[in-house]
Amino acid sequence: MTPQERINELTDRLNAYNYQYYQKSVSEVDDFTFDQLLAELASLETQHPDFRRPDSPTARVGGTISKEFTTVYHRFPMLSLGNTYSEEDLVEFDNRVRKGLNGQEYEYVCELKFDGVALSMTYENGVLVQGATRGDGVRGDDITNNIRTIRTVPLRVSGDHIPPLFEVRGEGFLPLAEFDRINKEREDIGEPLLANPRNAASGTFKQQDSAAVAKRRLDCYLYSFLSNTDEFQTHEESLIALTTWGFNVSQTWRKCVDIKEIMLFINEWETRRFELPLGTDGIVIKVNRYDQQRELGYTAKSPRWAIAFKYKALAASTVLNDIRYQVGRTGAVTPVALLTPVLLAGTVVKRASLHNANEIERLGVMLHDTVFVEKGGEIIPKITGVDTSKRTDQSRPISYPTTCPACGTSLVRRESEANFYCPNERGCPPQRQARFEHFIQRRAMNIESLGEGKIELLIDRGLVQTPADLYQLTSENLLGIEKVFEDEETGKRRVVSFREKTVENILTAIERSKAQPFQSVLFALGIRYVGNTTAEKLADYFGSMDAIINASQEALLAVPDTGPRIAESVVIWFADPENRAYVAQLRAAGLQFAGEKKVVEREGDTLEGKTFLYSGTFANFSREELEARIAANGGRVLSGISKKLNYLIVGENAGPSKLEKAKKLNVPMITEDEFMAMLVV
Ligand SMILES: NC(=O)c1ccc[n+]([C@@H]2O[C@H](COP(=O)([O-])OP(=O)(O)OC[C@H]3O[C@@H](n4cnc5c(N)ncnc54)[C@H](O)[C@@H]3O)[C@@H](O)[C@H]2O)c1
Ligand SMILES: [Zn+2]
Repeated sequence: MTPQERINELTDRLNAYNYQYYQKSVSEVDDFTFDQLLAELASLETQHPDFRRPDSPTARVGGTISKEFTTVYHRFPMLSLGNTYSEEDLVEFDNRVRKGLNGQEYEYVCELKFDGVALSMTYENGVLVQGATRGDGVRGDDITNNIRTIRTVPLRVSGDHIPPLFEVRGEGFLPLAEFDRINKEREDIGEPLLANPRNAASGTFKQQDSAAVAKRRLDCYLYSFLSNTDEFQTHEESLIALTTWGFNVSQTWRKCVDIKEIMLFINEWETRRFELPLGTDGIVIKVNRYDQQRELGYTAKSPRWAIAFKYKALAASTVLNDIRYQVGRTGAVTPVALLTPVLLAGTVVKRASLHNANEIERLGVMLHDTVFVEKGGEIIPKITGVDTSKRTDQSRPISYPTTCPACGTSLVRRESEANFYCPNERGCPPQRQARFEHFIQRRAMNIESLGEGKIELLIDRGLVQTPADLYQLTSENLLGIEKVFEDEETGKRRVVSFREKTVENILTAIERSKAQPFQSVLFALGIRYVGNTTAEKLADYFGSMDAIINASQEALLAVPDTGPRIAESVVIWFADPENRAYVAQLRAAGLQFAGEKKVVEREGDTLEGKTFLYSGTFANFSREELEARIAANGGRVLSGISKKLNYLIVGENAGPSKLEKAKKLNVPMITEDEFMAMLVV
């Protein structure tokens, strides 16, 4: 391949990776590989500047804007950071800084490099007025509503010396615990799992529905302050001020005077970073004084006064002794590698994830092989490769089981899924156990006092077959039963026993669960793809279990956000006679099978495309009724007066300021009677 061909190939490939990464929130290669390819391209371009393409990723910020959001221009460009993986490069960076500053004294601030999505927030008179993505560095997407869902981003700040207009920047991220919670929930209802916290955060910020965004508890650490006035002399001062103004600044930063101190910081955080609540992939080193930052300036892509030192994913090598196959709630069988214990990032690793059969094949791994284990942003380490040079005649091929390790049923592979499943949903012990755990969780029937081995014990004693049997339990059944559990790994014993107080608590919780709202009951059934949100939407739309049982696939498709996959799953579930019997048993137990129907039936379309706002009180409607009638006839209620508003409905005692504003903007004002006349065709 000629250098020109290689330049072309790398340019195309890296642009394609960037597109996947920034637009689709998918990593097609790991970051280290990406960075190596980019460095290769940069060096080829230096040797052969004539072949450098105008769309080269070496000179541009990787992202772009998307059509779904309003485009906003950044007051100050939002750039990338140069990066390095070695101490030598850092020394070189420091030399460049020293030269650039012509013998002035200087110092650095080191921060963790948070692995999420760059965000920019603009405040006017202390109020958050705009939140945007980095986009291509010059323009980004206006995602203000999504950013407003982050609880730690203040909507308003007050305090001394807050400039009237300023911008803060930070990294929006999904905390690891939240990432785990979401994936548990997705596993619970049979949704594919999110790949990693950074891509999950990026995908979440791009959603259109900010209510859905709010359900994922995103967070944001701030790391920079920008304004046109000289508020601060140094980056350090601004970090301190941001903290006192109530912004969320990670207190992990440190001032360092030279490379030696920087290296201490880097080495300290190489393992400590795993104690943090989010994924990090390195350290950012910034020149502290703003005047010196200005003096050093920028390249087209990044500041010359800062650099990112990236950690190579921490790896260790150890022996794969055995594989245990775990059966999850949905019956998915996942292989877990049992390893000779090895120290990695400060913790002893004994197990690693192997994902599925494809992964085992891809790695070509055999039993008793020496393997590489890595810890990335995720909590469970994974096997990333095999050291074939250490392969001995002890190595044995891995034969993936064809029957369920828990119940012996033949495994099946569903179309387009990488996992094998045990289809014995009701009889397979872990699946049955998981079905109970799903049923008792807080957002379902909320009988969490049954956790920690108690269900196992009830199943073990034959007291319950399905969760519906819980409603038949009496204190006579329960009092005095006990079981000793032994932890396979530690050998520790734990006794679960039903004493008087425990029994009383459990029975009260079971009784109380009968008052759980209909949507929780629907969620508790554990229908594939019917998570909490879907259950709520179905409950609101249909209002009762019977309406859902009798709903056709087409009827289900009319529910907001319900696609064919969910509709089909619901129909199949309710068609099953055993499920019907189960539902009947729950009905007999007295659970809530109906709720308030919150979706108005369409009355007509005379208000189609028109927007309304109202003020005051009305003779014929309550506020709720008025809003319902507007929606039922195709209109929309806006939250405030603007030029976009079509009508202001004026009632008794309407607010004078609203009337005045409507007058100023020439918004037509109508009476209650005029509104009612509009409803008649
Ligand atoms: N795997 C893939 O397919 C793929 C594709 C594209 C990019 N990438 C990765 O993304 C990198 C390029 O992304 P980039 O341009 O955003 O550069 P970057 O992520 O290396 O560095 C810039 C970003 O760091 C973030 N950051 C985190 N903590 C910070 C702090 N304390 N101070 C300042 N900034 C901080 C900011 O969001 C900033 O925009 C690549 O080097 C690669 O590792 C991977
Ligand atoms: Zn099974």
